[in-house]
Amino acid sequence: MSAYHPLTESEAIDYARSLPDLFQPDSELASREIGDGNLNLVFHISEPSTGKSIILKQALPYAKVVGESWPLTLDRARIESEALMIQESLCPDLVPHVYAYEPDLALTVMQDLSDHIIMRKGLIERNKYPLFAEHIGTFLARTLFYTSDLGMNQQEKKERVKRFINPELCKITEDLIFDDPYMDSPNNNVPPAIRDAVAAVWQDTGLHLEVAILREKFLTHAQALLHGDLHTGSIFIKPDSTKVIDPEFAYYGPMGFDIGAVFANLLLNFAAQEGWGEDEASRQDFRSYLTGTIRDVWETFEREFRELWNRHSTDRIAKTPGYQDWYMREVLRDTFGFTGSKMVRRVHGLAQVADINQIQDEAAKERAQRLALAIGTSLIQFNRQASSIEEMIEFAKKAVK
Ligand SMILES: Nc1ncnc2c1ncn2[C@@H]1O[C@H](COP(=O)(O)OP(=O)(O)O)[C@@H](O)[C@H]1O
Ligand SMILES: CSC[C@H]1O[C@H](OP(=O)(O)O)[C@H](O)[C@@H]1O
Repeated sequence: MSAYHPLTESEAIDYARSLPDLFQPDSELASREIGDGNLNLVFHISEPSTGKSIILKQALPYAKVVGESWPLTLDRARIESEALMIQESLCPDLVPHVYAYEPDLALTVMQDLSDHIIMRKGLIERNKYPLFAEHIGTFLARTLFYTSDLGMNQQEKKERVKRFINPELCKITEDLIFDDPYMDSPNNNVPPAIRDAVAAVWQDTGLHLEVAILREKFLTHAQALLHGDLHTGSIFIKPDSTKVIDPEFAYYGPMGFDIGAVFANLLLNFAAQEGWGEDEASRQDFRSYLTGTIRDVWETFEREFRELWNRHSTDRIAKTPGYQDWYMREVLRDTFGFTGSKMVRRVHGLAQVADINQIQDEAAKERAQRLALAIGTSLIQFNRQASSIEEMIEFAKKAVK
């Protein structure tokens, strides 16, 4: 099966059979296409007689959410499989294992994580995950430190930057996060009930200045190898395990973009509580869990990143007193700005979030959308003044009052 074409469920079985050492020869295999994301096909292949299973993820030559009118490079499958392998080398328990990558079919063969749940769904069900903060804080500290100029040979890093030039996927982000939400673009899906608040975003030139500065960082600051799309739909979770999936947007960019993606999606769920709690006390309880998680993620990230720096950095000039504190403060500030940008795009941009959109009560949904927009825009406005993660939590709490 050499020439590229999108696989059918039965062709996915034929391909799985051709893989060495995974399934018994001639045993029965079952195949289901389970992709629910915006871009790719995902086949679940199982062998009922042994209980073994794998995932085949295949890139389509266009964006599935829009259709063939939006062509998209198949090279993103290479980016995704290489990023997963680098992440596994740095955080073995926190990503799925990649068994194989088939460039001709733009196909990645990986560990089946069906015993986990997509975190966005888990949060909508109002599950709490006490180990998540430690797991994702560690993932962020290790992947961002060891792929940056602080944690790897600076010449090898430049080679890495070359392999992860990801122009088409970055362009999606540049348009959908840093441009469309700030104008009346045909790509937006503006909820009619909040058109007044969205129009205010389109007219706010002070906000646009901050977005322009953040976009410039996204375009030019090749600080570390990012996951590039680290929302709660890209995280599989169960009480004792966290696995990050779907790094096809990986590229060298500013660290705060990945950290901000995690915080934005926790805060979108925070806003969505308007439509999910049975009463005010339970809403408040879940919101405290979410803001506590933001605090714990940042504290884990910062502590582990500083430890790695102190233990492993061989760079003389990076040891200059004051430099580490300056660096961490800049990462925090970027995190505020990117958290805000990633919230705003999910309220009235092309691709939105189930946390808010699945709210049945229209008045509650509108309150959630307005809240998300208010928190997101305040974080963008404030980003260059931020000095502590507590300020982010305060913005969220104040917006509810
Ligand atoms: N390793 C995996 N194990 C089990 N299910 C998976 C795995 N990877 C993806 N999936 C399923 O496929 C869906 C889409 O995968 P994702 O990588 O997010 O695709 P896309 O890039 O199209 O967004 C996930 O929400 C999940 O349900
Ligand atoms: C036209 S792509 C829109 C949106 O979808 C991606 O998410 P995912 O692959 O997880 O579904 C990414 O967030 C893009 O911005």
